[in-house]
Amino acid sequence: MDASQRRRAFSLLLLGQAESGKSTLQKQFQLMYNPTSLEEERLSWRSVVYYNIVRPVRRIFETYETFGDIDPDAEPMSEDFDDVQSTMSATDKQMQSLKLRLAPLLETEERLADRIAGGVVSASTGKGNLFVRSGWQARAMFKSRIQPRSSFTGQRSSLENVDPRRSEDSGMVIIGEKDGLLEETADLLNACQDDVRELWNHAAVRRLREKRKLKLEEWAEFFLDNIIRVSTPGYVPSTDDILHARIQTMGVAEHIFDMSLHGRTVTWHLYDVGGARGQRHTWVPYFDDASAIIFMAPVSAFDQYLEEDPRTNRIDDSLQLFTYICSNRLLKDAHLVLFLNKTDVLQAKLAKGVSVKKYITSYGERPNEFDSVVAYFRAHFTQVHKRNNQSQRVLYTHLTNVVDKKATQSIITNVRDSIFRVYLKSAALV
Ligand SMILES: Nc1nc2c(ncn2[C@@H]2O[C@H](COP(=O)(O)OP(=O)(O)OP(=O)(O)O)[C@@H](O)[C@H]2O)c(=O)[nH]1
Ligand SMILES: [Mg+2]
Repeated sequence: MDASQRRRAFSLLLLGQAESGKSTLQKQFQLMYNPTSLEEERLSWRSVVYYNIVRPVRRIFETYETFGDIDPDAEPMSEDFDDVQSTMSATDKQMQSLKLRLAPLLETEERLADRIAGGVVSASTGKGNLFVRSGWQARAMFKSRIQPRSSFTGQRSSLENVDPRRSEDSGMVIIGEKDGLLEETADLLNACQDDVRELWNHAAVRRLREKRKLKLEEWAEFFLDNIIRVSTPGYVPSTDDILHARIQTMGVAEHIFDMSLHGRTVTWHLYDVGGARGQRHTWVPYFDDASAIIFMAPVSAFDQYLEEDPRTNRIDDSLQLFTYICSNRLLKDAHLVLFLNKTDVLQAKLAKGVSVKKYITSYGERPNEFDSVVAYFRAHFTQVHKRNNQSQRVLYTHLTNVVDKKATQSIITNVRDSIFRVYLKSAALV
C-alpha cells in the first residue's frame, strides 16, 4: 500500500515502552478479527515458548552463581580452599549437578534465538532479548516444504516495505515435516522436565526470588509454572501460551483487519511498534496518518528500570513518553486511549508486599493497596493529558490485563465503538 492509500484508511497505533503489552494486544485483535491467521502461526510459537523457558533457566543459574544461597542458616563452607569440592555447600553441589544435567537444554538457546530472529539478536541487552521483525513466524518454521497461504493475514514489516502478498517470508506456511531443532528441544525438555522443576522449586531459588535477587519476568514465571504441560510430547501452544510468549518487536509491524459494524465494513491498519528507546524513531512516519492511538502503560512496572537505561524507572519513562505523545502536534487530532496495563501483575506484586514507596518516593504514606496505587498512577497520566491538551480531546482510560482474553476482547469492543462513534461521522472512513 502506498502513502496515499494509507491516508484514506483507518489507522490505529499501539504505542508505549518495551514490554508494555502492545504485541499482546495486537494478538487479541488478531484473535477477534483474523483468527485463521493466528491458527496458521500456532505451531511457530513453540520456538518462542521454548526460548522463554531456556533463557530464564540460564538466568536462574547466573543469579545463583552471583549470589549463592542466601539462606542465613546455610552450612558454613570448609576452610580448606585447596579442595574446591570441599568449599562447596550441599546446595552448591545440587545446583552444579542440575546445571550439568540441563547443559544440553541450555545449549539450544542460541540456536532457538537464531531461528526466531533470523540472526538479528540484540547484543546489548543483559536479558538476551530477541528483536524480531514482522514475518518471523514463517522463518521460524521448517523450510523444506512450503505452500501458499490460503488466507491473507495482512501482516508485513513496514520497515522493510515489502508487499505481503509477494513476500517469501509472510506469504507462505509450512506443512508436514518435522523441524529438527524444535523436535530436539522438545525431546530435551521432555527428558529433563523434572530437573527444570527441581531447579524452579529449589529452596535456594525460592529464597533468591523472595529476596528479589532473582527477578524473572511474568512470562518466564508463567512458562516455568506450566513446565509439565509444555514439555509433554506433541505439545501445541494454547492461545493462552501465545498471549504469554514474549519476543521484542523491531521497527513497526502492520496488521490489517476488516471490522464490520452496523452493516459497514471498515479496514483497520494496526501498527504495532517496537517500544525500546532505540526503536522509537521508527514511530514518527506513522504519526501523520494516525486516526487513533492506544497508549499502553504497564502500572506493574513501578519497581523496574529500563533495560536500555537502568537509571530510568519504567513508570517515569511511561509518563515522559505519554507527555511526548500528548503534546505531539502531528497527533493532535488522533483519538486517544490509555491502557493502564498489567493490573494482574500489579496485584500480585502488592500481594507479595513489594512497596511502591520504596521505588516511587512521592507515593509517600498512601496505602500499599491496588486501588490506591492505580488511582495514584492514573492521576499522574490524567495530569499529563490535561497539561498537554490544547485541542480539548477526550482521554479514554481503561484498566487492563491484556493476557486475559475475555476481559480484553470486551475492552477492544468498547474502544472500537467509541472510535467508530467519532469516526463514522467523518467522511475519511468511507
Ligand atoms: N500478566 C500479564 N502479562 C502481560 C500483560 N501484558 C503483556 N504481558 C506480557 O508481557 C510481555 C511483553 O508484552 P509484549 O506485548 O511483547 O510487549 P510490547 O509492548 O510489544 O514490547 P516491545 O515489542 O518490546 O515494544 C509478554 O510476555 C506478554 O505476555 C498483562 O496485562 N498481564
Ligand atoms: Mg512488541
